[in-house]
Amino acid sequence: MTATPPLAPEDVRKVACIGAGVIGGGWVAHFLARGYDVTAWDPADDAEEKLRRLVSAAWPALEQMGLAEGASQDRLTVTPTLAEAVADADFVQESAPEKLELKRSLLAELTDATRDGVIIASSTSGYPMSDMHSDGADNGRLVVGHPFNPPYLIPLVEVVGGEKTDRAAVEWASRFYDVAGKSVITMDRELPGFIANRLQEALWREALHMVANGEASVQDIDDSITEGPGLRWAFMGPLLTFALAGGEGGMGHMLDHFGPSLKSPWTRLEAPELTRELRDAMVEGCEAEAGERTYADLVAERDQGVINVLRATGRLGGAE
Ligand SMILES: NC(=O)C1=CN([C@@H]2O[C@H](COP(=O)(O)OP(=O)(O)OC[C@H]3O[C@@H](n4cnc5c(N)ncnc54)[C@H](O)[C@@H]3O)[C@@H](O)[C@H]2O)C=CC1
Ligand SMILES: C[N+](C)(C)CC(=O)CC(=O)[O-]
Repeated sequence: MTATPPLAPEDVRKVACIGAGVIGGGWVAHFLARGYDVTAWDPADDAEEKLRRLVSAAWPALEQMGLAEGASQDRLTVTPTLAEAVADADFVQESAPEKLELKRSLLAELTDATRDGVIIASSTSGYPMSDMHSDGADNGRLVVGHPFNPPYLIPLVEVVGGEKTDRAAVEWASRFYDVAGKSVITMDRELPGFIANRLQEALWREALHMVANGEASVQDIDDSITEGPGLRWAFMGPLLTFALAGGEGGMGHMLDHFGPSLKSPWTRLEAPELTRELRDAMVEGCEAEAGERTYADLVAERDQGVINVLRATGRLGGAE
């Protein structure tokens, strides 16, 4: 079926968030801060309490970023059923657990429970949309809208459709996210992991190999990024920064000079076995790195760090 959303992206007022954990809750905070009415549904017994706690912890950061006119935490309604959450929604963001079968049946249920044409986006971290389509669902209006944690601060969202998604639905979703204050990359084809997670996964695999082999500690690996390339990546991507590594000769000289080293055995991109030992080493390393800081302390530290970077790089007003 052709997706014909009832409203233009600019006219959306009501957003429904299905699944209200780390990411669903982050989306709720983002949409509230942008002045939308938000309904949320999550089957967990303590979901509402956790969600309201997440939103109120995020609010100081959102106030610093600048709230939209009329934005208020009071515009959040947590409903007892999925059907009530989405009945009047102009847009739906699904953020349920990363389990393929669950996503497939939930997305199909959402196409039944929403008004005709309403666009439904999945926050999936890596499933191609085509794998989440199902027989009998109104697949034309299902898209991936992959956010980054926390969605209320990190601007990027990757948008891509599947084989049965209407191109118009992808375009509508991209425009909607843009209006809602996100920075959008619209992909014209499916790629497992999309763009950013494909890159992050390469880094992640190498880090796991180094921890598994006792070659570097969790702390050293994190410092190697925050004290090194991470400082550049906040404002200039890894490719352009590497072009500068070629001096005035740019990427051409960089490739002629360092290209052959790509064949050297620096990487072991095959994923390591996630053994209990490796799991424990990662957990212990992160706990040691966190020290006395609680989860809430780390969230506040991260949020302030992102705001500082956005401000320092002129993306929040104020700094050049
Ligand atoms: N955690 C992260 O850094 C990121 C996660 N994502 C994606 O966001 C989605 C959600 O992940 P998280 O928020 O991290 O997980 P989470 O575990 O924090 O939250 C999942 C929530 O879904 C709820 N839930 C369980 N069954 C459900 C159902 N049938 N329908 C609706 N909700 C249900 C749970 O009660 C829980 O509150 C996943 O698809 C994940 O890949 C995307 C970007 C980043
Ligand atoms: C860990 N993760 C793969 C779920 C992360 C993401 O999908 C994006 C992010 O926030 O880095």
